[in-house]
Amino acid sequence: MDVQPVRSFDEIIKNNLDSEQLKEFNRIHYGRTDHCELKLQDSTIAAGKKHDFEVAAFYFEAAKEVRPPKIVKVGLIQHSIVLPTNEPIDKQRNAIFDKVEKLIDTAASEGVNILCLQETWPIAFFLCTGEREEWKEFAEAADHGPSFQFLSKLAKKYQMVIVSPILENDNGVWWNTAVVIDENGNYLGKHRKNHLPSVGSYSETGYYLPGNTGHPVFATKYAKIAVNICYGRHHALNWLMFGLNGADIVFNPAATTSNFGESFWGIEARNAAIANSYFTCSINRVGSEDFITKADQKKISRSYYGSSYVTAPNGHRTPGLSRDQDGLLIVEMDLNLCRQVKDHWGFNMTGRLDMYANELKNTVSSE
Ligand SMILES: NC(=O)NCCC(=O)O
Repeated sequence: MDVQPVRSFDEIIKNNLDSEQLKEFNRIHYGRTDHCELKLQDSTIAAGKKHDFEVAAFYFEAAKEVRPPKIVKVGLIQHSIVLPTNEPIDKQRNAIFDKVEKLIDTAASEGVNILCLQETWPIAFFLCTGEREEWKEFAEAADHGPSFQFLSKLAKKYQMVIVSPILENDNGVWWNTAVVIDENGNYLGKHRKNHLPSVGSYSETGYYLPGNTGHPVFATKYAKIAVNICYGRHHALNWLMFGLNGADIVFNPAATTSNFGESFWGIEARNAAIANSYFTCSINRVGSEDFITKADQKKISRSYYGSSYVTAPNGHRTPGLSRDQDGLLIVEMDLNLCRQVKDHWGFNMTGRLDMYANELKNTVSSE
């Protein structure tokens, strides 16, 4: 019997439980009630159909309290590449721009305030080929490269903060970088990936160095945000530092393939949201990418499994987008929930950071 490819974990659950069971599953496993789906405009549904992308929208509420609600709408985009990887690099990039523009237009029409794209979104992820020179045009300047210019216009047009994870070229030195563009289209800052994978077919250490930007939190118009790039999600202290530095929302743009840690995907960012009392937004690439290495004509193929999702600080999470289709996930959240969860569980009071600081210092000095 042929096993059908699985479109999403949530689809399996939905198709195999009756409505009462599904309600209980959502309550126990996701902390979700039936009432957290946001209604999409007809034009959004039509845009998704026309351009072949999925759109889903949810909200997370906070309790009423003395502070006014702090409502923010975030958008996560997962997308496949468009052209074969042997096409000229500027053509490949422009084709991705065309596709992503439609998704951003749709996000804007739904009132998204902060949008994040997947890891190295404007390029085919050639970092698995071991080749560099052949693909060097994909690397670009953080604050004036083609991606910045393209997104800056959209950010300004829609008063949207946009997080743009790219392959950065800084005077010939490459970094895996997330650029933050403010709602006026200006460059606000960047974060360079702290932890580089050297596992399985992931070997990025030959391309760039571990980031040198620490754990910046960007005070945008809408929220204090940070970016934990891909493999950094396996490091609990990476998540911790963004929280200690004041983030309300941490984005995790990723490029991670099927058959490789997929079972971690739904756990790590969700756990980080609970452990650090902030929202986490996980975005994975989607689709297949084939490369023929220039040196020895070897074929390298990769498939990414999408499944982007958002978790609130109380551990409640959205379903994932599909494993195989472009998609836009929209989530409205009340940032008051961060402080509410922290206070409710007494996380600040019971934290004991000084104890950890001492033990970490001793461990590091005895290494
Ligand atoms: N790009 C990247 O960091 N990939 C690592 C894959 C993973 O950690 O799942």
